[in-house]
Amino acid sequence: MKTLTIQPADSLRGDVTVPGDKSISHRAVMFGAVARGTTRVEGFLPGADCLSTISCFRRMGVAIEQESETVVTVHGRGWEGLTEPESFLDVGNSGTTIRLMLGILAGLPFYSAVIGDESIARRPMDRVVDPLRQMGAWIEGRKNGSFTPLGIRGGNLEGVEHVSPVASAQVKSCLLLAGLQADGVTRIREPHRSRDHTERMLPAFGVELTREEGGVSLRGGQQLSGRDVRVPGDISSAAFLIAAALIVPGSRVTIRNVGLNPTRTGILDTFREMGGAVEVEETGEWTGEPVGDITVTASSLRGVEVKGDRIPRLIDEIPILAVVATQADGPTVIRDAAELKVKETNRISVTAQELRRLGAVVEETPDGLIIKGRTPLTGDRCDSHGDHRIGMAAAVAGLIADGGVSVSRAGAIDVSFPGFFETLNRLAHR
Ligand SMILES: O=C(O)C1=C[C@@H](OP(=O)(O)O)[C@@H](O)[C@H](O)C1
Ligand SMILES: C=C(OP(=O)(O)O)C(=O)O
Repeated sequence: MKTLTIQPADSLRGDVTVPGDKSISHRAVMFGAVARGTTRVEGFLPGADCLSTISCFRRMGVAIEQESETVVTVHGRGWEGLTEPESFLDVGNSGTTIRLMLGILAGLPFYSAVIGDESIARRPMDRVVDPLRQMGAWIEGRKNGSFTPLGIRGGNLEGVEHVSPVASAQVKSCLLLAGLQADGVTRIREPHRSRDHTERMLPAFGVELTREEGGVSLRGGQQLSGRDVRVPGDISSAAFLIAAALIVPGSRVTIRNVGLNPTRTGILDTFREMGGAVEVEETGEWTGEPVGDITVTASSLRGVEVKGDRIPRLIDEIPILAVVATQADGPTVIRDAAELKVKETNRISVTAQELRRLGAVVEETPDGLIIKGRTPLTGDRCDSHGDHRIGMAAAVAGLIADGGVSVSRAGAIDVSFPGFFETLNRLAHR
């Protein structure tokens, strides 16, 4: 079990990049696997979650070469080229892998047994299992198929109209992937718009889809054609460095080539509303995704209320937002974020628990957090609970906590941001 210690910094200064976007890396490998022809992915995230995606598709007979850590070539075989895996498909810690992959498996005429780690075993799968069954897939599993381990046999799908009660890109993407293999039209509606990487990338692979008010639809029976994908830096990883630069006095940091998809930039809007000096320069578009450089200067901040359609636009950034909120004038209130309870951990209670160890005053509510502003943090031991984003949030708190913070189970950070500690320490002046 790895424990890493972060000592307070006088300032953060410099110019860095962050690893590739996790959502886009997963999709590039999966779409490449079911496409006809070759897909070369540049800027791939070599984090544990995306490596789980590669290993699952290799087990279904897809040849995937890793030229280097960040350059991956997928030799697609078309939908019909995937073969029955001889052993488990193990998704590790990755919710995106299991939910999107189930959408692919739902249309394929063979049996797969899908497992993951202890965290995955606690995360609800009925949100995809129920509509996939309605489309015609056979799925069984623990608690009537609501949790892993799951067994699935696909084939002969009918299109579906699905109104998702949660704004979830994993549900939407799963059903679009099943819908591509189904008879007729599949239509998905969601209460707020979730990240739209699937809607941007599928057309780049030759798929026709229609974006509609409140949702998206497509016709079944479409093939994908392989293509090259260039993956931007992950804004969810950049958020930890942006947060650190905002709260460590005297900091100025530039992060280059970060994905700026508007369904992901809620954290930038929120930091700006708090008074944060966050400048963005858009520099181009990579495979349909806007990309640019973000420059952050340490700022005096005020508390903010975050709710409604802002939540899906910063869902993975709420633990680090809570750390920043401890340094703002006035309270920060986060509502409508009950989804946080079913991430890698219950991020509402775990964020509150770990911040309280450092002296922060945090109240848990049924759908969010209330963080009392401007509280000096005192160093202590924190636990990632095996959740990458909790581990990184605790480490950033260490930059301003008297005596520093040691983070146990810090290995979890490799799920989305390999090299996180090295990057942070390169920026930190002490
Ligand atoms: O589709 C994706 O790549 C993701 C969607 C989000 O989950 P939900 O779809 O459960 O909201 C997000 O939290 C996750 O990190 C990645
Ligand atoms: C929730 C996350 O990922 P996933 O759902 O893919 O496990 C995350 O990266 O914060």
